[in-house]
Amino acid sequence: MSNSDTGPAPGPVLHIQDLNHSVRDRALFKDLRLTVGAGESVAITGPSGSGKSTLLSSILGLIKPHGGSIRVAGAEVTELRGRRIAELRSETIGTVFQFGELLPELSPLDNVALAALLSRSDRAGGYRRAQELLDELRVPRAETTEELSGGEHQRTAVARALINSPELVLADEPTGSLDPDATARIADLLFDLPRRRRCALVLVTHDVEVAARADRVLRLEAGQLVPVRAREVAEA
Ligand SMILES: Nc1ncnc2c1ncn2[C@@H]1O[C@H](COP(=O)(O)OP(=O)(O)OP(=O)(O)O)[C@@H](O)[C@H]1O
Repeated sequence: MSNSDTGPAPGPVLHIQDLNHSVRDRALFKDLRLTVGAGESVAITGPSGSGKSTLLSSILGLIKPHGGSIRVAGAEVTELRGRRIAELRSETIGTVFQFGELLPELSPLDNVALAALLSRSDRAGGYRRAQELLDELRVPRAETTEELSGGEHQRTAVARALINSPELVLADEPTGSLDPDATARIADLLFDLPRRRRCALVLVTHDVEVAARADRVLRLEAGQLVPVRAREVAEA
């Protein structure tokens, strides 16, 4: 769990061991393993229905896998309950999904500041940091997020993911609803995060050009994460 008093926990940010999970008698994960360190990016590809989103949900503690261990910043996600898993999600993990999952009737500023306030930040400090992040990510001021372009919307989602300085950022098809220009800009932004903020990034995508920008590309097949070589990414 994030701990601003003592700094990040030693060891990998994400450490998954022997993960097993089945859906409707189909094994999605078979002794799956994954280790991601601070400052590292990993792209996960794989056929539709192979379990990529389920893997992210498991890391977030939204799904309880049938077996195995998932440690985020040293905390065993599979054993956390109630308030403790909510705290881990809000303080240690930032998420960016395909449609940003913002509250459409709120302004970009309110959307981002809300994530800080839910993590017990003081109101003035939360709003100040939210505006700084939105300025840094060049999101224009707006009454509601419905007024934003697709790219601006996703940059707001990235700002919201970053507001609590997470150690781990999970992105699920973050460019899936964007045109090629906006895709390239959001990919720039996301792959810059591990370098600039020393967080770990795990990004699920079908876009081979986006995936190829990660430090490592892994393909979820037959229940395990298999390394993909650079040439295979380009040819996929
Ligand atoms: N809540 C659920 N109840 C039952 N089955 C589910 C549930 N969520 C997902 N599944 C099934 O689990 C399998 C994996 O789904 P998941 O969404 O993780 O795949 P994915 O690799 O992310 O697919 P895509 O690339 O299409 O998004 C699918 O067969 C799906 O139908």
